[in-house]
Amino acid sequence: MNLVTNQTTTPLKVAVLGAAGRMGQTVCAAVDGAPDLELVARVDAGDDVAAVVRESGADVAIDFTVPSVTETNVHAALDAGAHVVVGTTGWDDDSRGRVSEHLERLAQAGTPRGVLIAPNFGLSAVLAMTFAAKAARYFESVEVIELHHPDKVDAPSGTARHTAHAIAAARAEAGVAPSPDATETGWEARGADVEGVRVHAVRLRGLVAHEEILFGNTGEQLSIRQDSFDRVSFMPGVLLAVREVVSRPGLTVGLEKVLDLS
Ligand SMILES: NC(=O)C1=CN([C@@H]2O[C@H](COP(=O)(O)OP(=O)(O)OC[C@H]3O[C@@H](n4cnc5c(N)ncnc54)[C@H](O)[C@@H]3O)[C@@H](O)[C@H]2O)C=CC1
Ligand SMILES: O=C(O)C1=N[C@H](C(=O)O)C[C@H](O)C1
Repeated sequence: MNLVTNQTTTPLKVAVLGAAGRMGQTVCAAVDGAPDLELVARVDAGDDVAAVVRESGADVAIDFTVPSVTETNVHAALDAGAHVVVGTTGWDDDSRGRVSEHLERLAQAGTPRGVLIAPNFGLSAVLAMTFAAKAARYFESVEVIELHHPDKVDAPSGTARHTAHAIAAARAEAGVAPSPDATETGWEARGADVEGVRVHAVRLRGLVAHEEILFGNTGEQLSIRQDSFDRVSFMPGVLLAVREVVSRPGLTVGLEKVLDLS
């Protein structure tokens, strides 16, 4: 990732939403340590997001909160004049569509803004997803295993959903048949069906965030595995997104777009 910064320009002002959380605390420290960024607000549950973002003069709001509030926060931060970087999970076509409409209204009003939603900011995860999408058409079988800390509130992970979506799209485009599966009973043991891809979620103390994508043909297997052992692994991607979003009007989904991997 290219993290070269231009230190002669005015620092970008950044507000962090979910600042007291696991990711929020790590993001605040990373922003604080970046010479071209200025942390102007730490926002958490109970705060008026729109008011704090507006009063802080933030150029960019970063949301690492919870799936149930993230969309509301994004609309509030946009109304307050900020661009938004989102790491929180829980997004679907409908919620992304409403953000796109909001962004179109802002562009038509002459105040274009950018929103960048990435299910995973870790370079290893972004590359694993990219490689998996490339491999998807060449194998008869595919399954995804995501492994996380037990304090995570959603399953399967946003990363696994994004991975499965990319795999399903690549297989559909190539006309690949569904993975063979003779299961007749015990479907509850076969994981979630995400667009035809079986996704298994492990929750285990000691883990942070990990994903394994398994591909199989007769006589061979490809395993693609990535591990985030520490939340600092997400920080280069988050900071890159902050620097990019201000010059990317509209909605961008996935850090792979910024890294020119898709
Ligand atoms: N895209 C990525 O690379 C990554 C995404 N995540 C996702 O980020 C999200 C946060 O994860 P964690 O930090 O582990 O969760 P966490 O539970 O530690 O933190 C969430 C924080 O949001 C706060 N919050 C709740 N409602 C709020 C509101 N209305 N406004 C502002 N703050 C509010 C909570 O009080 C808490 O401090 C999850 O959806 C997780 O899946 C996590 C790691 C990496
Ligand atoms: O909750 C987490 O921790 C993580 N959430 C994201 C997800 O659901 O994919 C990203 C990463 O896996 C860590």
